[in-house]
Amino acid sequence: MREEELEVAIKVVIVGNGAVGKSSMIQRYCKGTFTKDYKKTIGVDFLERQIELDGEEVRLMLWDTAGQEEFDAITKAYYRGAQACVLAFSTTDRDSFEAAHSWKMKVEDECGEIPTVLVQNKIDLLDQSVVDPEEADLLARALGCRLLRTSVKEDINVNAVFRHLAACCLAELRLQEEEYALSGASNGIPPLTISAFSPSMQNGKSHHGNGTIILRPGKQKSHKKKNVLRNACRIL
Ligand SMILES: Nc1nc2c(ncn2[C@@H]2O[C@H](COP(=O)(O)OP(=O)(O)OP(=O)(O)O)[C@@H](O)[C@H]2O)c(=O)[nH]1
Repeated sequence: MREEELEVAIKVVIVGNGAVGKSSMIQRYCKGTFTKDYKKTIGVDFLERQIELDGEEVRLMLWDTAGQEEFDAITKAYYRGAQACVLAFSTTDRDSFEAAHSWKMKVEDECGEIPTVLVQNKIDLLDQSVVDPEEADLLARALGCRLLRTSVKEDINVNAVFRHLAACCLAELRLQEEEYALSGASNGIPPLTISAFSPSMQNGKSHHGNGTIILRPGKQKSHKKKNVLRNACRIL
């Protein structure tokens, strides 16, 4: 397989309290649609979108997790292998803002520190806001991540959220590639990587599937790029 045929795939988890707009955000980003109906997510859901960034094809695999606590045990298992995170709260829901820190901890427990963006959604409802702008800025600083204010309804800043995360992951990947190159690519034996792959990838083909995580060994491709993959963006 040639280098130009390789693709960077990034697993992104979207977390935050119920009804902050996580499913809506993924639907908006992947399908360009918005509905004002609320249907709580049961467990997890999955959508994906391919984008081009810095001349690189990037596939974003977006895992929408339920915000309701009753699903905690299920959703945590799906955090594993995530390389980036959207931490969402709602402009009109104080509890969701106060819960952001604990959501970050839950993700960190499973994934370690990964590129994360704090998202204040529903800014079309600023007149009903229960969070001061300065408080949100402070929280972002305390959590060490960028704050983006979005309205999924009005399609404001949604693209920016995912482009920012993809850019962070690509930068990390390039750094690893450089380190790998500098290390002299020592023994020539690729490490075996066990990866949480997209549920839509089965038998090497893309299926829009049933939400099952497929665990399988990293592919043994005859290209050195595969060796840089650990807990960073994967090249499939
Ligand atoms: N006004 C406004 N409403 C929004 C926005 N984004 C989402 N909503 C509404 O908020 C409600 C909840 O949205 P969901 O996307 O289902 O929320 P969720 O975070 O996925 O909820 P769970 O599945 O329970 O975790 C729905 O009625 C959406 O239409 C927004 O930017 N502005």
